[in-house]
Amino acid sequence: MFTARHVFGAVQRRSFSASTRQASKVTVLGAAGGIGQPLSLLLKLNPRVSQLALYDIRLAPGVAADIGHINTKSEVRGYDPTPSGLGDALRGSDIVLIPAGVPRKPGMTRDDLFNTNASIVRDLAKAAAEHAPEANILIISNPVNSTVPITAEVFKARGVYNPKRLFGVTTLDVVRASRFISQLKNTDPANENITVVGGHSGATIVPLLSQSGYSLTGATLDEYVRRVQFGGDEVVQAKDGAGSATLSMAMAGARFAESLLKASQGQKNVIEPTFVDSPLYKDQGIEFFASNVELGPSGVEKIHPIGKITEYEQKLLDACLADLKGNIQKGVNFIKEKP
Ligand SMILES: NC(=O)c1ccc[n+]([C@@H]2O[C@H](COP(=O)([O-])OP(=O)(O)OC[C@H]3O[C@@H](n4cnc5c(N)ncnc54)[C@H](O)[C@@H]3O)[C@@H](O)[C@H]2O)c1
Ligand SMILES: O=C(O)C[C@H](O)C(=O)O
Repeated sequence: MFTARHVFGAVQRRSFSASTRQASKVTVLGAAGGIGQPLSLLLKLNPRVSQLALYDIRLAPGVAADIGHINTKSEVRGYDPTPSGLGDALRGSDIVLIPAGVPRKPGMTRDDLFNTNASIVRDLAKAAAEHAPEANILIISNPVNSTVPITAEVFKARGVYNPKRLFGVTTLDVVRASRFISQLKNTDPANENITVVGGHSGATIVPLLSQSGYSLTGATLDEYVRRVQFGGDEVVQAKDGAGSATLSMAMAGARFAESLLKASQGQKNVIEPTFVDSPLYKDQGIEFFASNVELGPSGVEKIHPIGKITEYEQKLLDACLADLKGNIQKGVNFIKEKP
């Protein structure tokens, strides 16, 4: 049987048994999509969630009716695709997850989604800035390297930007990096936690294997890094035109939301990799960067530095920074041109 126990693993299993929980409203924008539906399902299984608000331009009330029959305590509500429906879905929310937008088809890069998804994320960010300015905003819609800066600019324009509460969800890169190393080394992937930094597309995804004590070399290392950087393409090709990763992404998004809830409910040492407003490369004009981040009741508690890396990893990082700068600027320019 599929239960919260299977989804969240041993650590969370212990914390789930506590009898009291703070009320937490979680909103999913894009809840009827390939990611939105399984993500909403996993959130319904999470006892830390007390209210689940589902919004989409189609089918959200239907998904909510279905998920709402699951015998866990949280209240689930689906909202109509109207401005007031969106406002009601957002009002009072602690966490807003945004997987709204189109996915890739074979042959496309994530940046090819920019023209469609930039305006979808901009408009949802406007609504979030108005109705849930203090919520944690978790951006899943691609290209994450640009949609996160877009969201920041929207919040800044309305005077409600809090850099500690905006997150690009890069958890799937770490999930993949951990799974792929376990396949090479025949270890338990649940015990692997490979550091991945940078951004969320191709060369901007930088796994730092050396920090987990691994020293792959030659073609094995090249192939491993390539698989982590292009894991998304593996799924896009296998789905053959029907979309990109949805189920693994739902798991990764639910994991990140769970970590934020644990941290906001007082648990210490909750660390997740995420793409945030970061001081690490600001001197090079790079405002956002993914690295391990300690989460707390106010969102970002502490951004961990990169630490010691190998010469090989430094080269990957240099390539990442060059791409990332352009991706971020593209998002900022979009809001300047189409506020
Ligand atoms: N960050 C990551 O690691 C990661 C991983 C996988 C996918 N993604 C991205 O997530 C996005 C969604 O992927 P998917 O497979 O779920 O796509 P999908 O097409 O299956 O679902 C997207 C949903 O968004 C809804 N939507 C569109 N415009 C909307 C709006 N204005 N307001 C509310 N809802 C709206 C659609 O109706 C649809 O239900 C894509 O951009 C994809 O590239 C990111
Ligand atoms: O690859 C994609 O387009 C979706 C997502 O970003 C992923 O990493 O799976």
